[in-house]
Amino acid sequence: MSTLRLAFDRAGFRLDVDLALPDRGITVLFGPSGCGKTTLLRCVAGLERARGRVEVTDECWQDDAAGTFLPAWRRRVGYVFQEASLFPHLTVAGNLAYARKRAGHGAGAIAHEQVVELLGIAHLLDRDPAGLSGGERQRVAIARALATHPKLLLLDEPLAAIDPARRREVLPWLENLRDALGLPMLYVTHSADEMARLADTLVLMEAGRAVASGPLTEVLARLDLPVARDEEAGALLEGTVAEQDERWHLARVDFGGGSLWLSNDGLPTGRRVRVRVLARDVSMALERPAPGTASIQNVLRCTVAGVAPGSHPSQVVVRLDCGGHALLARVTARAADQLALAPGREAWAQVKSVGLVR
Ligand SMILES: Nc1ncnc2c1ncn2[C@@H]1O[C@H](COP(=O)(O)OP(=O)(O)OP(=O)(O)O)[C@@H](O)[C@H]1O
Repeated sequence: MSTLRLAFDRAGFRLDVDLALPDRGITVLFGPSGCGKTTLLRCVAGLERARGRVEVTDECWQDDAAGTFLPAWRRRVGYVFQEASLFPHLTVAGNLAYARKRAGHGAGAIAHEQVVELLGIAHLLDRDPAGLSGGERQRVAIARALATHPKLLLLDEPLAAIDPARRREVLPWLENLRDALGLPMLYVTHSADEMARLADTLVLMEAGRAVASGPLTEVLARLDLPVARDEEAGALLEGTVAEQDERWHLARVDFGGGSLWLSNDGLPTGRRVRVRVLARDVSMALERPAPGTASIQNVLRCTVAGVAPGSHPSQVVVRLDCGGHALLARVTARAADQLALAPGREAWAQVKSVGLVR
């Protein structure tokens, strides 16, 4: 576990967070502009003098109670910004060598070859930064941050300056890193797509505070948060491709609480996938439609776990428990009343559409 207990004041703004984050995986910081995401990263890196305590895996970087405050240069943190600031007079290899030299050869260094391979930049090593595409530049910037053998990687909207059409190309490289290195990453983004695809842990921030934090699937399915009333509200499910229907170009994903069919563009059987089910694509029924009587292909047995107001008085958002997995459904308040949807009620969720996240 890492502990980030930080308070920081500047004119008109106060950051006040107390987070316990897992040592593995990607923690996404998500929230509106100005809520303090960058400030939080800067405090963790020691670039701002916040009050509190920062403990990253087994290292204590700050503990006011003990009078400990490691300056930024002594914190083993890799920082990747929106715009990669590579040295223009050095090649890609030169940039990486410079970072390695500055970091020295401490314990836990990630091998240069491994970083180059994980980010797919071997063919770029002799190039000058000026000739790289935005995505390539960011991959090099991440490699450079890793060359300092950090305990924690901070990424502040690393894809925001890349042409939107090409952002998705960088995501698999980030997933490679997450899976291969087990290095904790704190990742700031405004993009719901990036969040859904990358986050293991989600921290929702608002006005300097963390209003929710926890495993991504749990936070997204909470009814007490504004995200549940968002137009794009929905649950994420992780499962395994279990069957292909080649005739109809569909794949079946089993997720423990049941299975869902989705459009198949070549997903191999056995692949672990993450799918998104938007609340607006889920309707409710008290009985299972007889086979061949409804167009909906995905029908799941579930129990109502909670009901909360929607974004309009005519609507409610229903949280469903589906074999221990959460789903959200957005239905009219009248339908919820007619079906007596209340905690404990057994029902069927009819899922109109399932989106593949990864
Ligand atoms: N150098 C600075 N001087 C004064 N105020 C600042 C400075 N940097 C940020 N702020 C203010 O501190 C608050 C938090 O800013 P911060 O950049 O941390 O938010 P953010 O969530 O990262 O925003 P964004 O998503 O737009 O990058 C905002 O009110 C911002 O205007």
